[in-house]
Amino acid sequence: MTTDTAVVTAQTWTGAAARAEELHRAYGRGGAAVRALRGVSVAFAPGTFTAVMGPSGSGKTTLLHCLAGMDRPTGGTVWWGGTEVSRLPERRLAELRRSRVGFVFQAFNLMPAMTVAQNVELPGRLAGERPDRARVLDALARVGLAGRERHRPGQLSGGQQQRVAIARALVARPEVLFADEPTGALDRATGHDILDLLRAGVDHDGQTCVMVTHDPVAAGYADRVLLLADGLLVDDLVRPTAAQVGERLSQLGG
Ligand SMILES: Nc1ncnc2c1ncn2[C@@H]1O[C@H](COP(=O)(O)OP(=O)(O)OP(=O)(O)O)[C@@H](O)[C@H]1O
Repeated sequence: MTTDTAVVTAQTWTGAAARAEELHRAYGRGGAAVRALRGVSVAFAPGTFTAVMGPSGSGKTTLLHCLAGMDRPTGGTVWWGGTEVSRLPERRLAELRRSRVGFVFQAFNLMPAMTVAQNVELPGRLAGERPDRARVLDALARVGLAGRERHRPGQLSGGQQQRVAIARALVARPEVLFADEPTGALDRATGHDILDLLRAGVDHDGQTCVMVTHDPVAAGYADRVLLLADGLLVDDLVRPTAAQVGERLSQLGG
């Protein structure tokens, strides 16, 4: 695990797993435009776990989507390692996205008619690849679901479904895993199991993880907490306590 504060918070470090420079995202045009991001610069060191917090509407999901190549910034740049991805043609971006980043959603987003293994294989299949069974089984074992590959999502608990979604996000061995409120649909204990799993990926496999959360306790699993307000990065805290995060959030009206 990275313990050097300067490395955890590096802003322009060229070795960053992902970074954004002067990111802007406006929805709509003219006077009615919503400026969701208003110039956010941030870098994520490899093998670190970052929580993104802030009041509702502060731009957290927009930042995550822009960083993960799921939304296009209207200004600024996004880098995955040494590759600038914000201006790539859609097809090339989709190819790179599949191999270099993983994404986990609050609502799991699994296909109910498919088995667990088919869900994990799906991104590869959509890209025209033959499924690598060994890799799929390895990804499921890593999330604690060995032996469940023939089950359907409806036969699993919420926590197990989120584990399938994490296996799907990790099967291509991406450099960065993005998670948007991954515990938001789970009870507290199950949520903590998922956070333990994300933390273990960072500590044991050197995974880089960036997670949006509203929960200061969940943010306590991260090495670093970014705070957004009104489309701007307003704080960058290294290993704050849940109480410090809660206090800062309430100052921001979150
Ligand atoms: N597709 C869109 N079209 C128009 N406005 C949008 C769109 N997506 C987001 N916004 C606006 O951009 C701003 C930031 O939204 P975003 O979802 O990033 O915030 P958030 O911090 O993730 O909020 P929450 O905590 O409520 O999920 C909000 O004002 C939102 O209404």
